[in-house]
Amino acid sequence: MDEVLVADDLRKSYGDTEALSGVSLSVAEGEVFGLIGPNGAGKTTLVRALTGTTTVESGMATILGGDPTAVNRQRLGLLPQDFTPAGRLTARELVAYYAGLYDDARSPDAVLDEVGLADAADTWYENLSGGQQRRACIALTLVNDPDVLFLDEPTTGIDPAGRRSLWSLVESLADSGTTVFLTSHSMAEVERLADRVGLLNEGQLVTVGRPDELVAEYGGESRLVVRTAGDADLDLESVTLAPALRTETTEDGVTVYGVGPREIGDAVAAFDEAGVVYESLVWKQPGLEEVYLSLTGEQFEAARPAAAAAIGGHQ
Ligand SMILES: Nc1ncnc2c1ncn2[C@@H]1O[C@H](COP(=O)(O)OP(=O)(O)OP(=O)(O)O)[C@@H](O)[C@H]1O
Repeated sequence: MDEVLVADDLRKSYGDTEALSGVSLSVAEGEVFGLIGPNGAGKTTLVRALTGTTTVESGMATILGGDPTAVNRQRLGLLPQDFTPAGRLTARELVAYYAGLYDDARSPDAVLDEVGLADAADTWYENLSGGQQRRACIALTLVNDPDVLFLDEPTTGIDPAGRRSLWSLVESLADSGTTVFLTSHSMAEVERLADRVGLLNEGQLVTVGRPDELVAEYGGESRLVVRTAGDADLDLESVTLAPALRTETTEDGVTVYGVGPREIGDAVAAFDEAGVVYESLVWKQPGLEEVYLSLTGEQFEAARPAAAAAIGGHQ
C-alpha cells in the first residue's frame, strides 16, 4: 500500500521549546491514523509540518509522495482545532463559497446532508449551535472530496448521537480510500476510528500501534472498582480474594486489579461475605485511556490512590 504521509526525523523548535524532537511515522493510503498526546505535545506542529504550513529545522516530510509545500491543495482537507468562518453566511452559502475555491467540488447540499445539516442549510453560521457549527466546518473540509483529510478535534461540542454519525462518516470516507489523520483528546473517538495510534509526548512519538496492541501492551489489567464512600473502616483483611489479585486502596474505596471477566462474581462475593458496604461496583477493561495515562505519566485526580496495599489475597 502506498505511503501517503511520511515524517522522517522531524525537528522543530520555537525558541527554547522543542515542539518536535525527531518524529518519524508513515501513514498508508486509506488508513485512519490517530494522534494523541497532552496539550503542548507537538501535535499541531506535526500536522503543520505534514501540510507544509510550517518549516522544520531538520528531517523530511512528504505528503502524497511530494514536498508538503508543493502538494496540490485540491487533494487535501484540513479541519483546524479553532476555525471560525464568516458568521453571516448560511451553512449552504458557506459550503458553496468553499466549493467555489476548487476546480472540482461536490454539491453543497450533498455535503451538508452528509454531516447532518440539511435542515439547517439556510441558517446563518452564527446562529447554528456549537455542535452544528462544528459540523459545518467539517462540511467545508469535505467539499473538495479530499484524498487526505486532517481532522483536529473534529467532534468537540457535538452531541453523542451526532458524534457517532460523524464517526460513521469518517469510517466510510476511509473505506472509500481517503487517508485520515485524526488528532483528538477523545480516547473513545480514537479507539473507535483509528487503525493505528501514535502517542506524542514532549515532541517525541512515544509509541505507535494498533489500538488493541497498545492496550494489550500498556493498558494494564482489568479491574474491579469498589466504591465504599463512608465506610472508613473498610477491613481488606477480611475480604478473601483470589491470591493472584492485587488491591489498591483509594480515597473512596478499593480497586482490585487482575479481575478477569470470569472472576467478577467471586470477587464481588468476597466483598459481600466480608460484609463490606459498597455504593457501587464497576468492572473496567483497560482501553486507550489507560495506555495514554500510563505512557504520559498523567493521572486523573480521582484515580490517585490514597494508599496502596498489595495484599495478594489471603493465604
Ligand atoms: N507559533 C508558536 N510560537 C511559539 N511556540 C509555539 C508555537 N506553536 C507552538 N508552540 C509551542 O510548541 C509546543 C507544541 O505546541 P503544539 O501546538 O504543537 O502542541 P499540541 O500538541 O497541538 O497542543 P494542544 O493539544 O494543546 O493543541 C508548545 O509548547 C507550544 O507552546
